[in-house]
Amino acid sequence: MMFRFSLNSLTTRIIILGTVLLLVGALGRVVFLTDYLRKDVTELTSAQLLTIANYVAQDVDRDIIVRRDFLAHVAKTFPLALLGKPQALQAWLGERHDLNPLFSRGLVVLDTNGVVISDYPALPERVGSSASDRDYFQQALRGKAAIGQPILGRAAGIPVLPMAEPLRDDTGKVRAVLVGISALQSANFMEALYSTRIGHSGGLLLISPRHGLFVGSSDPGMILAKTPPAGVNKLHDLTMEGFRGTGITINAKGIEELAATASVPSADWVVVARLPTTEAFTPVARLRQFVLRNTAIILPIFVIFMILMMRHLMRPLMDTARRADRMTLGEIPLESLPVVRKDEVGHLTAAFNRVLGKLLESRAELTHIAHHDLLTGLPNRKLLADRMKLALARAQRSHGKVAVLFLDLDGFKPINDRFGHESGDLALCEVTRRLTSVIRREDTLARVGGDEFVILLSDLGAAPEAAVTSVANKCLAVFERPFLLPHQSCQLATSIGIALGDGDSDQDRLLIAADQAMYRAKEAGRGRFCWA
Ligand SMILES: Nc1nc2c(ncn2[C@@H]2O[C@H](COP(=O)(O)OP(=O)(O)OP(=O)(O)O)[C@@H](O)[C@H]2O)c(=O)[nH]1
Repeated sequence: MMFRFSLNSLTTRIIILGTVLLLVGALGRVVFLTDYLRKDVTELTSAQLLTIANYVAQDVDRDIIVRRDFLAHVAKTFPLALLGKPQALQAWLGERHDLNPLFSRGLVVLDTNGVVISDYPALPERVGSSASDRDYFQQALRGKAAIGQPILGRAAGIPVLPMAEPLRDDTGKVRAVLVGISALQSANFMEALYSTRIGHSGGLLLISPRHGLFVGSSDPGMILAKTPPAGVNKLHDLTMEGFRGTGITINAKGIEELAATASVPSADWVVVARLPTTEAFTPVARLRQFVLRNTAIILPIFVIFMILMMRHLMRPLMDTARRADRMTLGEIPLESLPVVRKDEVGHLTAAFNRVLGKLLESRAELTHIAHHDLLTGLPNRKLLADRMKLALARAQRSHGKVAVLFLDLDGFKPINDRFGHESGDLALCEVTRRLTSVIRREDTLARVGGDEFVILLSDLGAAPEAAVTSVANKCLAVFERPFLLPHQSCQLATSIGIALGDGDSDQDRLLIAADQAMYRAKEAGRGRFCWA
């Protein structure tokens, strides 16, 4: 059975339905799985980013606190008497710095006008320069320790973080300001910020919301750059307003990213850990590709499998339909089909066989009705003609004889008239029973008219006249006994015309001859037989 594409075919429809279901299932899996995994990956990655942000924030905080405490300790032990002795002051600073070199760009002492009076290590043109405009100086002059705005250092031209501590006399008056300067990208400062990697395209940012600056970044080009203005990056805006946590946002470059923020309390800074979603959701994209690629591979295999399976399942059905077609065209006889399987097709075939059985029964019944007399059940004129044809053919082969006895009842009409039609019917049935008893099984008794019967005697051997005469006499004899009808009994007789023929005889002529002989018997006085 070849597969032909036709929308009217059950096979095609089932294959289309299966294919659509497979595609819908695959797309559903892609959509729901992607959504589900995106949420999962978002949660997991956000948690990881938050952990990294917290870790880096703590590292930065620790570095700031260590430097702040060191500066406070140095300030506490600062000998004010050295303020007028620059060289001795520089040596004193050098001892402290060498002992604990936390500030990579050194220690500096400013007078109350903000002018550098000593530094260690000594940098060209640092002594004598003024820092009076710097926020850390202003704040230290007011008596408070300060973490200044990260700036591009005047001396070396690199990004630095200045931290200041007021130097007071016994009365508490600020006499000078001690400043520690750290290069933002020095080896022992904020190491976690620069050594931590987040995927291939992610990174870390250290922001000073107060100054609107990037203090540190995995991308060195961003250090000391201004943070984006409000409205560009929603999560950044929230972070600047104090939000700490995780979120998904579009950054200033238009890239969607997952981000987590953590505070650096000592400096009032924020660490941001971020990862573009294209990288974070790589497993999701790969899974989606995997499902789609798999579907593309499975689909043709599925269609081929469905075609083969449907061919296998539908074969008995198609065979049944084909054989039924041939039966209706008359190419093969009407007969039961084999029930191959015990499935729906087998059920249908069995049902078809039952319908066919009924049809054959009805046909046999119709054939019987068409060839028999309804009242007596005897062969009618049509079946008699068939039997005569066969008998004559046989006679021709065997050079034998056939005889036709044409019987017409005598005095039948009065029975009808006197006792009614039903009694007449009963009499006809009784005549049939009695005539049947006098002929051989292979002979034929037919009813050819109201009260007319024909007996066909075939395969008559030697002396056929004697045999026929014997039968005719027996026929006359069966009428000698009265016919018992309901509440009545009556007498009947018959007149018989006999025609004898052989293989060359014409069957119609034989019948006519017998019929005419029967009339002669009637004319001769009834209740007798005459030869044609
Ligand atoms: N009850 C019954 N009567 C039938 C049937 N067929 C025909 N007849 C009747 O049979 C009768 C036949 O007519 P006739 O042959 O003239 O009757 P008959 O009295 O035998 O006359 P003869 O042959 O001259 O002796 C008619 O009255 C028909 O109505 C039948 O099936 N049943």
